[in-house]
Amino acid sequence: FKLHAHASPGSGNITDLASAKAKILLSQPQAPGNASSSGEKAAKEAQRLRTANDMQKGKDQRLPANGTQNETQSQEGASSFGFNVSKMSVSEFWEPYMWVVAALVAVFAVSFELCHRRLADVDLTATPDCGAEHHEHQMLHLFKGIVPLVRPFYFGDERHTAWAYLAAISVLGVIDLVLGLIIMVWSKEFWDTIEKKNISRFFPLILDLCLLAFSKIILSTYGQYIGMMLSIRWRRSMTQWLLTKWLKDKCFYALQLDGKGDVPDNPDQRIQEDARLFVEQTMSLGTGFVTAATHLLSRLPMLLLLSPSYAFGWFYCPGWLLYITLLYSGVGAIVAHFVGQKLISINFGLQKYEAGFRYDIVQIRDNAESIALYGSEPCEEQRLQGKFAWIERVWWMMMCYTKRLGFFVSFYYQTSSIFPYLVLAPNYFRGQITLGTMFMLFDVLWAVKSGFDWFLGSYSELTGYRATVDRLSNFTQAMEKRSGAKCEVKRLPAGTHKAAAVVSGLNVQLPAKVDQRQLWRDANLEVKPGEFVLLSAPEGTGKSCFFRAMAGIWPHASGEVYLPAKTLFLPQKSYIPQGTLKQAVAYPSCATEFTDEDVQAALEAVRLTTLEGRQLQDEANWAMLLSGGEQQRLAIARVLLRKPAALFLDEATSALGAEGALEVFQLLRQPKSLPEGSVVITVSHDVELLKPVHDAHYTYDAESASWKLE
Ligand SMILES: Nc1ncnc2c1ncn2[C@@H]1O[C@H](COP(=O)(O)OP(=O)(O)OP(=O)(O)O)[C@@H](O)[C@H]1O
Repeated sequence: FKLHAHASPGSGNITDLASAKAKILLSQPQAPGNASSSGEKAAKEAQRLRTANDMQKGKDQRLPANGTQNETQSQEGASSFGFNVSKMSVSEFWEPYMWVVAALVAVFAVSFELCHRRLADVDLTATPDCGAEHHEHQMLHLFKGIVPLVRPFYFGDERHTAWAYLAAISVLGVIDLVLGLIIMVWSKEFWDTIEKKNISRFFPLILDLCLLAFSKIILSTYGQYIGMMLSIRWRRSMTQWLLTKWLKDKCFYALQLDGKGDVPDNPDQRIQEDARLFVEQTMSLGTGFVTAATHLLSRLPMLLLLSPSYAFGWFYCPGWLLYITLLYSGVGAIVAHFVGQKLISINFGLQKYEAGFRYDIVQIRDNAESIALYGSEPCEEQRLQGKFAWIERVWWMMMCYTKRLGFFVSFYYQTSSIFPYLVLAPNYFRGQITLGTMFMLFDVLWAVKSGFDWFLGSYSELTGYRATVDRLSNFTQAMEKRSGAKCEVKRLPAGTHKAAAVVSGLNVQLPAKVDQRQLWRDANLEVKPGEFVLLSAPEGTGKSCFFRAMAGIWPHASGEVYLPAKTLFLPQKSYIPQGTLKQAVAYPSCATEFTDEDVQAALEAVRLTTLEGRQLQDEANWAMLLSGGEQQRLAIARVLLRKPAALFLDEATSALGAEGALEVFQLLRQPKSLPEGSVVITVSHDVELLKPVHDAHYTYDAESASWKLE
């Protein structure tokens, strides 16, 4: 029963405490004449228990039947196997074998260490790259970066809700703590009652325990439930915060452009998994820390009050028990950090490889058709297995370091269990403390030490937490850096030019990390109202980058651009979200912005015959369902709905046949299709076909790296 954990040291079991107490009393020698009063008391207690024991034995002999029969039989049974358990002693029976057992264990450990890596079935000589991203290692920096991640929820718009939940959990925690203290007092009275055979007090005490247990059950269940409520609110707030940052100022695109080196990978994993892990781990570690701290604080005064004045019964040092506990736990924590700190980067690397592996699987799903047509399944399987092998390697690294940490933590806890006995035994044997005080001190010492040991006990979890905090911190910092770095292409305000669209002195480079090449140098372009302009250049010259720079999403560009407010850029392959047909056509606006009639009319105008008979509310993966040409027709339907004043088409009719492409331009030239004076700027390799349906044609001048009017 968990309640008993508060009542006894070490084992957390009331019966252990009683039996230990009885054993110590029985093993006491007769108190010498000059023994202290506590020694005499103990001797008397032992004598009383001995008598009770003898009486019980006599009773057993007189009454072999009834209740004691089974006990007698079981004792006989134990003897019949040649063992008399009650007479077994470590020195007589086990000591000779302990050396053998220890030697066998050592042989097992050495042989296991020598050969276990062969079972890995993967090449462990290759060292995994745990990422160039920054992650904290130093002990003092273990909690760095947590506050900026916690702040948006606890000090943002939802702060009242956040603190209300925290307050509720804290109140329940305090009540639980008080109940724990009451149970400590209860257990003392209970065992005194048992000892005095006070039957009249026994049942009221049992009733008290039932009431205490009832309160604890209710409080702990609701405490957990409110914790889960807080967890989902916090996660929602954090996800919202990360999504807003990521989508703001086209950050998601800018981060992808610099997709090399220390740029955070897999934003999907950071927003979904890392945010969830951060909330869960913060709550679990935070609860553990607060519990340890409150138990520590509640027991600390008792430790100082009960602590004997003489350290080890030898020299005067008030409060020495506290110092020695602090020293012991402090040394343990520092050693644990040095043994296990490598786990931080290993956890970091593992999360990185897991995310990469998942992304590769998603890529197969996204490119299912190509892979199926190529028949490249064996290649994909090999690639994925290769990726998984890296996960295995990092996992093996983690196993090795977890084993090292495990050795130390086991050693620490094994020695910890005898720590209270070792430090208090001298005082007890010198008669400076009574047995009762010693048992109470065990309890208090155990609680205080558990508080100090929170760091060491949670170290393994902390290394995973550190990796999560680093991944999220790097992600948020990278987003903040990107949103601060503005595109240097200046967008001129409305009314600056008589022309409908103007590009002046545009310079476009490739990212410095990738390539130093300058794609456009002082490029100019002027489009008069109502004009249709065709741009053509050999592939790879940078036409798409030119459009990106005009749209203000290419960060490595400078110059001036004048564009109407209502501008639409159509790439060769438009994104079609999964969902209703109406949403697919209305995109990038919301479906509710247009009437069904308007959407239907736009679909009819672009002659998407495949969709005839389909309801606008039908849901499907339209990108899979429609051919490349049909997808381009759907994109033109979007143009008819949005009616932009400037339309940029980057090979947006390339998948249509010659007839289809001409049909689209005829449609765009119709008076109702676009607002009056609208301009269309087309990038295409189909110069001969599209020249007649455009008013001007520009080609690429390789010498000046700019446009030249044909
Ligand atoms: N995100 C990027 N990072 C690095 N280099 C890029 C990036 N995007 C494009 N490039 C490079 O910039 C150059 C121009 O690319 P762009 O797509 O603008 O060419 P394009 O003229 O539109 O080609 P095409 O006619 O084949 O569509 C190419 O050499 C390409 O490799």
